[in-house]
Amino acid sequence: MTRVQWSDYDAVLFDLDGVVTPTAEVHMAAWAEMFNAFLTSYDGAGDRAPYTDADYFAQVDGKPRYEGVRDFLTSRGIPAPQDLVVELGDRKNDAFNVVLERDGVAAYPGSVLLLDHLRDLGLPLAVVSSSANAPAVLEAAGLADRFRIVVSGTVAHELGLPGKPAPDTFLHAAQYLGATAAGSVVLEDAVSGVRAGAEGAFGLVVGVDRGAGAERLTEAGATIVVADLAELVPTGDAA
Ligand SMILES: O=P(O)(O)OC[C@H]1O[C@@H](O)[C@H](O)[C@@H](O)[C@@H]1O
Repeated sequence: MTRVQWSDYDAVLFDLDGVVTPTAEVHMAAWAEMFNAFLTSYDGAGDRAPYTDADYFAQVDGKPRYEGVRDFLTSRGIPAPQDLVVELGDRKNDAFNVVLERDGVAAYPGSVLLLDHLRDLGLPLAVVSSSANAPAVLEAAGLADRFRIVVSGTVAHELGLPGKPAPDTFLHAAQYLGATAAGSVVLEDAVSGVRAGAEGAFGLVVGVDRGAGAERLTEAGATIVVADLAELVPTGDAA
């Protein structure tokens, strides 16, 4: 039994990293490598304890790159001047791209099942990602032709749209697809992204638990939480 009646909706808006592709893990590893190298050599004010996955989920996950850097440093009481924020964010981006080029990307099989199902239904789809690397990740995964619009971190910056947890990037995608917020589904694995979906009053906000925790996603405003997008495909299709 599927948990979503897809014919009730006019558009579906996917976060990318951790929802369509397992690249949230690549981002996580790159952030950990960069922040721990920084904390080891840093001897100024603030809490210099090692950076952990808990820091990622609370401060960095789903947010635009430099906002993640700023929010993490601030959470530790470490001063965050813009030049340091940019330097650390760029270092993390280099680490991310090394892994992307070396290992490539294979989408989650359950996510591909859902994409196939939604294509059969003819629903227009968007990717709404804080990442400037979203187009490259989609290309690497062979899924670039599945989405009518990709609202990446770069697009948001160019249009002056505030990033998640603000709902503006999702609202922009829905409008582009000719749908209202109430008529659109948001799929998100990050607390910041689920907050954006709830804040924008989208018709359905699906939390995808890849480590943030079902409880935290529900608290942030997820209507339902799944562990894999295959759960959203009618059983006949997923079999
Ligand atoms: O640094 P990028 O590739 O522009 O990505 C920004 C953010 O994009 C989000 O999709 C990821 O969840 C974050 O981990 C990442 O930091």
